[in-house]
Amino acid sequence: MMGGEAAAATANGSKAAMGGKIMGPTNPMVTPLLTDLYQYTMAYAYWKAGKHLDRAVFDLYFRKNPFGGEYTVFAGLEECIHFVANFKLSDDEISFLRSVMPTCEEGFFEYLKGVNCSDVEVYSIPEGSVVFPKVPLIRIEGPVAVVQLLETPFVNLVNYASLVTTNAARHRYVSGKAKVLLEFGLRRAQGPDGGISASKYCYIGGFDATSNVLAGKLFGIPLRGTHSHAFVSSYMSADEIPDKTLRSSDGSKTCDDFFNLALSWLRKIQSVSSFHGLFGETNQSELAAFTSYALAFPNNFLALVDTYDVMRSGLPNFCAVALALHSLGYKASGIRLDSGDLAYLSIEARNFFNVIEKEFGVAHFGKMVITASNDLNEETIDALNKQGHEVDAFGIGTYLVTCYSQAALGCVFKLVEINDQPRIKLSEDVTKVSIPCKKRIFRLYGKEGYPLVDLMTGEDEPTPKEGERILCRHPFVESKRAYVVAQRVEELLKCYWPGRSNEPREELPSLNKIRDRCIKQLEKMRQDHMRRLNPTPYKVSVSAKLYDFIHYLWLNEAPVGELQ
Ligand SMILES: Nc1ncnc2c1ncn2[C@@H]1O[C@H](COP(=O)(O)OP(=O)(O)OP(=O)(O)O)[C@@H](O)[C@H]1O
Ligand SMILES: O=P(O)(O)OC[C@H]1O[C@H](OP(=O)(O)OP(=O)(O)O)[C@H](O)[C@@H]1O
Ligand SMILES: O=C(O)c1cccnc1
Ligand SMILES: [Mg+2]
Repeated sequence: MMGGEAAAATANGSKAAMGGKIMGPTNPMVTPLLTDLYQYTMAYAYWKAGKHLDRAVFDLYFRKNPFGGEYTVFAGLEECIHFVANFKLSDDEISFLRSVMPTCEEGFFEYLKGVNCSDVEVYSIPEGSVVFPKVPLIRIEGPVAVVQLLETPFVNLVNYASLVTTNAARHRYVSGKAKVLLEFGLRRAQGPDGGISASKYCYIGGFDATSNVLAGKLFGIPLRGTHSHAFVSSYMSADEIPDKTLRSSDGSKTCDDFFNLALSWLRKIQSVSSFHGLFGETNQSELAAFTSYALAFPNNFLALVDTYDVMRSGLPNFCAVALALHSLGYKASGIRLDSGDLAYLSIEARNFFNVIEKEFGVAHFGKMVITASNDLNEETIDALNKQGHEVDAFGIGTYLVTCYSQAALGCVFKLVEINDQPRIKLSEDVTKVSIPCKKRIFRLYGKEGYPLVDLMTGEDEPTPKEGERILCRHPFVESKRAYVVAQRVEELLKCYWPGRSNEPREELPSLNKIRDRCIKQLEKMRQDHMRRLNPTPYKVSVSAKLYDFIHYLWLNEAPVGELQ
């Protein structure tokens, strides 16, 4: 489903980032028709009224952080820029539009033929940044008819991307820095695009690798995999292994029957006194499967140990094969647990490995990697942490990629200015009132280095200065305001698509740079904003001048009621 050009991208540097022609979006379905019909009917009505070239400014933002948290990670920008850079309707697409809009004049379709985004400006917060409600993530300026057509695809490209990146970041936060996080969600994702997007954005959010092979090819994300139940249960006996010979890792000797060697190690394990009563005879078909797999991957032996019984069969069988490998100079990698009490089983497995290390003098055997999977999510990982566990790596699928605990982020795209006239969208619900004007956004950092507040100002206001007392006001609640003395001021919106302006265009960073930004920014957040239970809201504010203007426009636009 992916474009050939996209296949050339790597996690370290996309073609676009290297300064060539900007490639198209990853998914070739992202075309000018991937929008809502009303964007085209609005475009027609603007055109009919001679208003289509009016210069409009729209903000893309969300209103509430997802997952009950107080932060969001912004993602999806690269795909938006790839879309804008290649926006052009084909003759075939125009014919289709003509067929679904039969009452529209031909002149409109002639106009559409010439439409591209050379006159559109896109300013954005860098992808991978930590962001907050109400703050424009992207500001798009251009001919109103064209920018309307961009609304739906932009919101589509940012919504899930930011949601799943945030979900991944939350899973990283609860797991801790030291754990390996593997994204296993492809089979459960919402279709192929959901799967590919999940792999890309979970990597940005701090996952280490994915099982999704196509994502590895498209984006250069590290690929990882373990071992399946089907492979284990497909074996009935060692007779199914045609060639049981294995050469030692240095090539100096050959073992003629590796299954027998594993069996002899199993006997030795059975005779370890501290294992007495723990297990008797293990499942021999499982031992056959492990042996067979070790013969295929002697340098990388990892086994799924829960097919029959972790403690009575999987673990001793794994250790028997691992010890046989070690006796031939190889080093086994570890196990995966996919059912049962993962805290208890991981601790028991670690004890088992430590006993083997001591009994047989095999260095580092106790450090065997324990991977856990099975419907994991933030809550289960938090529970495991509280109980204590010995898991080194988590494989997470369903809850991660489907964003099970919150289905959508709710990004919106609102008109804030047209022909230099600020516009506002009113609502009974104050959280839904839009913040008018073409704005600049600043992040103000305190003396401890943490971000304190995001400040929106009008475009023509002076840039807030470090060391100065800056009045920051809640956009809608009069009593909420504070003076902030910023140690550092960072302007957040940068020019990613300059249209006809002379502003230099920001380069699109590689996936690894986006990921680094995300990880570093999350590390720099104050911990009370990050905690899972009742986190402290981060302050989003407007300048005193913008506050006054919002409320002036609000009063101006809201009709005065009449009581009789
Ligand atoms: N120690 C633990 N504390 C809290 N939750 C756990 C713990 N160990 C496992 N879990 C979670 O409990 C759930 C167990 O699910 P379930 O009972 O369906 O699986 P199972 O019976 O262990 O395995 P399966 O049905 O796949 O054979 C999973 O979501 C898993 O992540
Ligand atoms: O549990 P998730 O977070 O979605 O992670 C991916 C799951 O996919 C695989 O098995 P699958 O679920 O297909 O079968 P199983 O549950 O019977 O093991 C794997 O064994 C994991 O359990
Ligand atoms: O490699 C694995 O163990 C894996 C990959 C995807 C889904 N479940 C497991
Ligand atoms: Mg499962």
